Amino acid sequence: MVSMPDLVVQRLTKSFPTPAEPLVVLDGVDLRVGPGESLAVVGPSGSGKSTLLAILGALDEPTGGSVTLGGVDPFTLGEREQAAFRAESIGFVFQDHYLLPQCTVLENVLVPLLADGQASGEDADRATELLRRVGLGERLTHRPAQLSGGERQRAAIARALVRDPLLLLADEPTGALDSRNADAVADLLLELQSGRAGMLIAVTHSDAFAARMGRPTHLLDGRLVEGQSVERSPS
Ligand SMILES: Nc1ncnc2c1ncn2[C@@H]1O[C@H](COP(=O)(O)OP(=O)(O)OP(=O)(O)O)[C@@H](O)[C@H]1O
Repeated sequence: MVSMPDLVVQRLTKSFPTPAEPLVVLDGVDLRVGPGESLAVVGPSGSGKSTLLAILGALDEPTGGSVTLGGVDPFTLGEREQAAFRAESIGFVFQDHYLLPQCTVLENVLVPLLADGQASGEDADRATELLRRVGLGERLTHRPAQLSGGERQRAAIARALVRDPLLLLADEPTGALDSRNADAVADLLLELQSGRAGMLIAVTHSDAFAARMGRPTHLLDGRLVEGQSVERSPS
């Protein structure tokens, strides 16, 4: 029997209109990712890494090709169904934490659970346990402004994982941190991922972080190439 990977991307293209000819950013990306796998995407600035992640997260539509996550193509869904699918199946961590400043750390982590109505006591227990695992067990009632940059990013990771999404997408998760905090956040992401059945795809400029992920890939000329390093043309 052929096993069905949980993320399947086929001949994905994305171009943006410009006054001259369209800017082709993704030019036939093929990718299969299975349960529990973690994949890093590196590539030069402007190569389309964030564009790819936005499409995988159903935040932006492809120009052509297909994406299925757990057998579902989110771009065939209506707006409400797509939003519900995204809330349930996809977690996001960005370079900026996007925590709500007026809410406590615990409330921020509970936000994704509110899509299903009021958060239950069980939800609060799960959020608290996750915050403990990311080292913020003593910071539950702090506001984001009272946390360090590394702590805010750890809270954002807990928020992204609170629904144990099928796909966790991280766009430069360590990009805004100093090297010590960046290493700690990378360690944490990999540690949390190691116990998960869901997939992790992280965009990073850090070759060291990429090398520690299960599958390093490079985005080059609109395509995804597997492997830790690729031939660079001499400058
Ligand atoms: N909404 C948009 N409209 C027009 N062009 C866009 C849009 N979004 C991205 N682009 C262009 O697409 C290209 C790829 O951008 P993208 O942000 O995906 O690159 P990246 O690899 O993530 O870059 P970086 O490493 O600098 O963050 C860039 O040339 C960018 O200017």
